[in-house]
Amino acid sequence: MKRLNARELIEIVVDEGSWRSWDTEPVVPAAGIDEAYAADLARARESSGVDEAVLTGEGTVKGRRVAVVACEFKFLAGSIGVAAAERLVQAIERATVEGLPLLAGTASGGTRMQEGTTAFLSMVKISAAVAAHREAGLPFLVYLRHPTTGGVFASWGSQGHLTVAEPGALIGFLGPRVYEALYHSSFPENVQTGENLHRRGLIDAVIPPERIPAIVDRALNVLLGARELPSLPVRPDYRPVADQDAWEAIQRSRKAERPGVRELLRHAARDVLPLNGTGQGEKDPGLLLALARFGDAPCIVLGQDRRSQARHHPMGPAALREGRRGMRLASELGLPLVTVIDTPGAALSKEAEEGGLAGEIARSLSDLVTINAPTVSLILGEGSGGGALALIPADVVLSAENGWLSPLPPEGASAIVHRDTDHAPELARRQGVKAMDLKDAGIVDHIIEEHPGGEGDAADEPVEFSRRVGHWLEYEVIRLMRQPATVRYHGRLAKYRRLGL
Ligand SMILES: CC(C)(COP(=O)(O)OP(=O)(O)OC[C@H]1O[C@@H](n2cnc3c(N)ncnc32)[C@H](O)[C@@H]1OP(=O)(O)O)[C@@H](O)C(=O)NCCC(=O)NCCSC(=O)CC(=O)O
Repeated sequence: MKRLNARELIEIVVDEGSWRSWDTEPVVPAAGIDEAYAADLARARESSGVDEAVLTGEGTVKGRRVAVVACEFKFLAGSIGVAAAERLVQAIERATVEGLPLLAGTASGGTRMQEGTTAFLSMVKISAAVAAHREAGLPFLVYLRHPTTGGVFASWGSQGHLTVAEPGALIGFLGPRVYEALYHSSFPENVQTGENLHRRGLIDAVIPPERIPAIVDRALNVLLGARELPSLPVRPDYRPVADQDAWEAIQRSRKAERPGVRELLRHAARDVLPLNGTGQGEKDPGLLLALARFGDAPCIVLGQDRRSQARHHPMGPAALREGRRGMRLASELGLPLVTVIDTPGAALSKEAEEGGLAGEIARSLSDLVTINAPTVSLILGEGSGGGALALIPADVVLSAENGWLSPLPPEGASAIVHRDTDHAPELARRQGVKAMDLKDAGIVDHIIEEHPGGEGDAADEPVEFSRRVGHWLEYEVIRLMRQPATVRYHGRLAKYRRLGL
């Protein structure tokens, strides 16, 4: 496969004719440049056609201004010495000052060997500059290219809000050449690849360069969404729903054909961009983490995926760690967070216990209730146990008409009280689990009708129902975005402090 050099990559990513280089003459390291290194540099310039191992500048992607930093592998393997680091840091700092999202394309042998430890330590200032950029609420998107190794992978290559890799790219901490020389055997195959990192929940996707502009556009439509306040849409029609039997609602919520978070995104959202895993080596298909917009409302969606839980296994602690990745993203970028509750319960297993399920629920609760971002939670179907509770705390809680929330499945409650599961319907009625009871208790703010005017439920009108829910989400998210952050924050804490009193 032909690999693009840095300029070719930039040409593919930015709009035609929009590129403006920010590069100036490379600095000379204080330690100086000896003859041998000077000859290496001269050869590298000659063979690569560029003056250092990174190029920086700005352009537009689908009309939106962005800053770009990209490694040129042909220049001493894209290795980072003092001059390359200085160029990178200056570009990152300029992007921060100018409020530009930053795109990075890596391809590197890591620290420049000719410059040794000083070059090695320059990864610190690059990481610091990226951290400051993120702290300013600005997106940082990373494209890991072939090959990305060493200190580049271990600093700015791993600091993205969103990270994707080039197909077939070698991406690893220690380069295979070094491993072979040190350990006299070759590194196991198919480990240091973008595809494997994706399987392991370390990166979000593997995509070819041609798709980068579309992905960047979609990501930035959401990630920059909090910077412009959308106008408030018309409030959805609200018709009070009739009270109904709790056990009936539970049975309806369990119908196989009931729409879940995937249908909600398909029918009611745009710019949907799924993220993959925790970014730290775990993934759990029971939870879907995505960037999306409902109408004009940008948000991070954390949704319990009913079909994945049924097909694979119940949600474990990794799902909640993935959820907390979404929470961090929301609070860092000031983006609204929408959580979707639809779970028959979290995993009950050795692995879940040893993976810290209870602790993850606790951390999820405390992160969510104190998060500095507008939050809406939606009880879409089943809401069973701590796995459901972990995603509930929010400024506004919506429930589908047949949504419910209970400390554990009603069958479990029956087992505790009656030592059998036969009393589940009775327990469900007594425990106040159904939407109307949740509203009366102040846990739910609005109930969203299912199959208005008919006998059926959401399963009988998946598209219309999803759109109705999407309309409510858009309205509530934008309403919350328009409130001062302190009003939201204190209101949320006060609501839960008052509960039950
Ligand atoms: C990146 C690679 C997989 C690329 O392999 P390829 O076969 O495509 O290319 P190659 O090895 O021929 O490299 C191309 C040219 O770049 C040079 N080259 C490679 N890496 C370099 C580096 N870091 N500094 C200076 N020059 C470097 C090679 O000597 C070669 O020069 P010529 O053409 O003249 O022969 C391999 O080079 C590799 O394994 N490099 C080591 C990666 C690594 O472990 N880095 C850690 C560094 S320490 C670090 O970064 C700090 C940390 O780990 O935290």
